[in-house]
Amino acid sequence: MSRLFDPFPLRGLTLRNRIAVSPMCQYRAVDGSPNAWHQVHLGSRAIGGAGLVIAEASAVEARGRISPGDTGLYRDEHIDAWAPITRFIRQAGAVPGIQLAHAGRKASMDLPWRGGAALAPDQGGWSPIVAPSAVAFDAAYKTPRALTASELPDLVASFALAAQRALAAGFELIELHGAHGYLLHEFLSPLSNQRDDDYGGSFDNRIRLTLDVIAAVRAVWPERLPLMLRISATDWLDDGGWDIEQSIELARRVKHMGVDLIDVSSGGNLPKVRIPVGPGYQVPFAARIRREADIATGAVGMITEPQQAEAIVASGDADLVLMARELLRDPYWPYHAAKALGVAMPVPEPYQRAW
Ligand SMILES: NC(=O)C1=CN(Cc2ccccc2)CCC1
Repeated sequence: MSRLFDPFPLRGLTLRNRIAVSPMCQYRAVDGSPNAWHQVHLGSRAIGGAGLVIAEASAVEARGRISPGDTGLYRDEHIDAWAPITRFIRQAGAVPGIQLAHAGRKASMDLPWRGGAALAPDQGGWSPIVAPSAVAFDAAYKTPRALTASELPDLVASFALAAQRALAAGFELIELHGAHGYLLHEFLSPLSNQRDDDYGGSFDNRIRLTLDVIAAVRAVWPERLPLMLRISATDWLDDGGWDIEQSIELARRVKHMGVDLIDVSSGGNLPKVRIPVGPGYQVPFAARIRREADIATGAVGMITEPQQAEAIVASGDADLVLMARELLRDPYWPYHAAKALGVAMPVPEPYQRAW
């Protein structure tokens, strides 16, 4: 028997297996609208057998994009652009999800293959770049403007409005982006959050914005649809940064607020920290959160082999495995994994002759 190919009940949905396409920025959007690239990129991975296909980090406001190529749900016209994509994913048997994001102090950057440098407004970028505090990510990034407490309700409302657009676009799962050094993570971590108001200092104050966003999104997101939260479990700093203990406590808090699964990544908030990257290097964090906060978790990070993915789920380290680059290399990885694990997995009729 394979645990990786067990169905996964999540609120009113059932994922056909434990394999998820991790949100991966494509930098191919124009003014936030997805296009044929996203249709084929995401559609082919739905055909490829993943149970959940999560569309890339999509900005809840224009200035919250990482780059000019980011998708968004900050305008109503984005709804019609996403609709054929979610329909196709669902018709292919996968659940269509989307990651709602705000890049915070990492916004307004050039495309990675164009160097990824900070973009000035006259180079296609924008300003202001906003963050919890006026602290740049590093010397190559612009110094952001600290958001005032009075601006935060509108920011929280932008997440809720984007969630309503996501529903209208046909998405059935939302993941909130609280990782990788973007806005919510910037509020969580004392390295980037140096505020002295109710949103900075203590743990309770630093998680406040994330909890506000969760409450606002859950209030508009249907009861029967799942809500996930991606976090960076640690800033990888021995002391002083965000760490796994705080992540476990955050997971305990959000479990009672209608978050169904914690998607456990790491890093992104410190430019030069050494991260022990390797196969499944973040799985131990997902395992600790799953056991100590008693909430479903997703494991992500250098998961490439069928037996590796199977062991993560079978051992109870995580409920879901999210794959990124391996699924860029091979959209049909789930079929190969099913064969390797001796599982009979249905293949779309037009493709059956090949398998
Ligand atoms: N939208 C994202 O979350 C992105 C994550 N990246 C990898 C990454 C992993 C871990 C920490 C930082 C960046 C690349 C850029 C886009």
